[in-house]
Amino acid sequence: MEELYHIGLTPDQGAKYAILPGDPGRVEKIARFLENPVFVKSNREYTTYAGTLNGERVLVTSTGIGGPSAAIAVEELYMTGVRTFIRVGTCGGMQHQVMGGDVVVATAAIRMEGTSKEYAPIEYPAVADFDTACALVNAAKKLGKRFHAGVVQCKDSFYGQHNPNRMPVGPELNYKWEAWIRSGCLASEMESAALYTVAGVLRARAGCVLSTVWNQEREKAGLSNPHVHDTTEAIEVAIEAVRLLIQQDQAGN
Ligand SMILES: O=P(O)(O)O[C@H]1O[C@H](CO)[C@@H](O)[C@H]1O
Ligand SMILES: O=c1cc[nH]c(=O)[nH]1
Repeated sequence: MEELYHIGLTPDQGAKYAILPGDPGRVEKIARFLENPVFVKSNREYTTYAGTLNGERVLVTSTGIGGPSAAIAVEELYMTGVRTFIRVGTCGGMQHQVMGGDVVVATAAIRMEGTSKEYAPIEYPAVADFDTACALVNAAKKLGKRFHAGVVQCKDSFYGQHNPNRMPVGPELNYKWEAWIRSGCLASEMESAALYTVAGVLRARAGCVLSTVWNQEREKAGLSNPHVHDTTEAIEVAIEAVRLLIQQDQAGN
C-alpha cells in the first residue's frame, strides 16, 4: 500500500482519533500516556506513534510549525480515517491572568495566518468542534488544572509576535495585537486556525489545548512572568478528553 506523501503513513491505520503536537520531540512523551505505544513512522516534521485508549486505536502525529504543515497533517490523517483531531501545543499568554504553566482550551482562533484563507473566505469562523471543546474543558476541570477557555490568536510569524517593531509592517502588527487583547483574546500560537478551518471543511471534529510558556504582556506591565516549558498538564487534559470522546462515541451519544 502506498504511503501518504508527507506523513509517510499507509492509509490502513485504522484510527479515528489523533493527537497533534507541533513539536516532533513531544510525540513520544504523549504516546507514553497511551496503552501499548509503538513508533510508526517519521518523515519530514511528521513523527507518528500509535497506541490505544479504551480499546480504540489513537495516533499521535506531530504537525511541525505553522498552518501549511498542520493542514497537510490533517488532510493526510483524514485520508487514513482519522475524524477527531486534538492539538496539544504551546502558546504565549496575552491576558494578564494567563500565566506561564496555565492550560488554555482554544474554543476559537483568530485567522491572522495564510493557510486557512486558501480553504474558506475570511468571514468563515475558525471554531473548535463543540463536543471536543466541551470534552477538553470537562477534562481540565476533572483533573483540577488551572485553565482558561476562549479565543486564541494565530499568526505566521513568531518573531512578528515577539519583536513587531523590527518588521516593516510593525505598526499594523502592533495595532492588531492591541485589538486582539482588547477583544479578550487569551493567547497566541500558530496552528489552531488552520486546524479548525481544515477540519470544518472536511466535516471532522477538532479541538486544541495549549500549555502557556510565558506572557509578554505581564513582562511589559512589570508583573512576574514565569517561563514554563513542561507541557505535561496540557497533555494530560488532551488524553482525558480523547478518553471522554471515545466513551461518548462508544455509548452512541
Ligand atoms: O509547541 P507547538 O505545538 O509547536 O506550538 C507553538 O510553538 C511554536 C512556536 O514556538 C508554534 O508551532 C506554536 O504554535
Ligand atoms: O509566545 C509564544 C509561545 C509559543 N508559541 C507561540 O506562537 N508564541
